Amino acid sequence: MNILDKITADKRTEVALRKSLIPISQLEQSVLFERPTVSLAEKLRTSNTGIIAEHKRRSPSKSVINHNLNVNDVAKGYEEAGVCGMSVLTDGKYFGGSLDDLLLARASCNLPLLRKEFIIDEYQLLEAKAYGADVILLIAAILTRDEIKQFSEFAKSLNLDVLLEVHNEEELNKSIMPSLDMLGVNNRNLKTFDVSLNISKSLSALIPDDFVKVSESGISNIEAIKSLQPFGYQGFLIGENFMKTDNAGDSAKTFIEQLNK
Ligand SMILES: O=P(O)(O)OC[C@@H](O)[C@@H](O)c1c[nH]c2ccccc12
Repeated sequence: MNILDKITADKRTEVALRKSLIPISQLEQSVLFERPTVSLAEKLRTSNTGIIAEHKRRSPSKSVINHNLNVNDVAKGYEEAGVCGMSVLTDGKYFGGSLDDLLLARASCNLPLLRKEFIIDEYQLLEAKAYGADVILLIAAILTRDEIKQFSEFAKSLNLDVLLEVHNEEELNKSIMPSLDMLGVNNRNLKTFDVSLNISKSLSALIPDDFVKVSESGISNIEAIKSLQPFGYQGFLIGENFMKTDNAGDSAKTFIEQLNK
C-alpha cells in the first residue's frame, strides 16, 4: 500500500469515529457557521505576490519540520507579512495538526484560511466551516469525479472556496467542473514524495483560464515564483520554507519583500 492509500484508509476510520462523537447538528451550532467567508480566489486574482503560507509541523516526507512554533504567532506573523491566505494542516497522525489549530488561526487573523486535509466525506466540510475555514482542499488522487462534484457543490453551498489539487494530466481531465474555484498543481508526488516544479509548468496549459492556478509544494525561493508566473500561476503554496525557521511570519515577510522588489 502506498502512503496516500494508507492516509486515506486511516482517515475513513477517523471520520467515522468523529461522526459518532460530534453530530452534525452540533457542528452547525458553531458561531463560525454564521461568519461571512472571505474568498481566497478573489484575493489571488488581484494580488501581485499570491503567497499562501502554510502551518505544518511535520510531514510523512520530512518527518519533523518544527514543533516549537505557536499557531497563533504564525497566523499573526503571516498576516503581517502580507500573505493572501493561510493553509492549516488539520491531519493529526501524519502532519501533527488538528482542527484546534484551525480554530486558533481563525482567532488570530482575518486571512482566508484553507483547511488542509484529506477530505473523503461531506462531514469534514461541515467541520471546516464550524472551525473557521474559508477554503477547502480536494485531492483528485483520492476522489472519484462524482465525489469531487458532490463535495465541491456542497462546499459552494456553505460559501467555501474550493481548491482542487492534481498531480498529472489524468487527474486534471477527470476533475474539471464549474464548482471549483482554484486548480492546484502539487509539485510533490504524494505517493513517492518526488518534487519537481516542472509538473506545474507542464500542466499549466491544460488548465482552463477561468480557474485561478496555484502551484503547490517545493517552493523555496523567489526564482521559483518568477519562473512559474509566466505559466499563468497566481497562487503559490509554501509550507516548509517558512515553517522550518524560528519565525515563520518573519520569513514570509522577508520573502514577500524580496518578491516585491
Ligand atoms: O512544505 P511545502 O513543500 O512548501 O508544501 C506545502 C504544501 O504544498 C504541502 O504541504 C501539500 C500540498 N498538498 C498537500 C496535500 C496534503 C498534505 C500536504 C500537502
